[in-house]
Amino acid sequence: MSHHSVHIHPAVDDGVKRGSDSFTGGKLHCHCASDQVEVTIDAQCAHNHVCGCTKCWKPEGALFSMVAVVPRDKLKVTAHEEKLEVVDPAAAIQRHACKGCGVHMYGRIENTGHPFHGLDFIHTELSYDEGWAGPEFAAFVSSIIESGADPENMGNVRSRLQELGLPPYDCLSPPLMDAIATHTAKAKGVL
Ligand SMILES: N[C@@H](CCC(=O)N[C@@H](CS)C(=O)NCC(=O)O)C(=O)O
Ligand SMILES: [Zn+2]
Ligand SMILES: [Zn+2]
Repeated sequence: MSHHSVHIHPAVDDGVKRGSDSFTGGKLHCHCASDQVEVTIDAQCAHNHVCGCTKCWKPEGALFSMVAVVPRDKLKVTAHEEKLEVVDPAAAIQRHACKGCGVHMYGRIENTGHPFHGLDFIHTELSYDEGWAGPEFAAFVSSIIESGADPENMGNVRSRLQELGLPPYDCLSPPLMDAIATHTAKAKGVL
């Protein structure tokens, strides 16, 4: 298989789109035909990336999820909140999914000691609004194997990610790993 037949995610397979510097937010909608859950976000997103882990919501046929963060006080559920349920209450990220279509509308960290507390995780592909900052790297790449991806094809996947300008990492990107370690060091009092 050549790396051109590797489907990373529909939002990046034809090239990664850059966002707009003047963009200030928009709405997300679930995939239900009626009574859609609507989330309104009053901010541009940050740290957009593709994630290969088994826990992030992926569209049909995609190897990766696409996920970004926004400040939690900038995110409101503005329609059909009654359709949301938390996928895994034990997870650090509480992913609020639509009971009708299964799409994850946002993920929230309730643990105030977590390095990313205060940030909500969102999938900007659920928005019709244009201008969301585009993905910058690929996280948890090896984890796609846990969803059934062929381990023999990982070279093709990583070279396709490189070609798209999404450097592949098997955890988060070095700046985010540094931010997490700095948070932990401060919490322990060694920094
Ligand atoms: N190999 C694991 C990795 C899961 C994982 O650690 N995911 C990262 C990226 S989203 C995380 O921060 N998870 C926290 C959570 O799911 O609450 C899998 O694929 O399930
Ligand atoms: Zn739905
Ligand atoms: Zn993930």
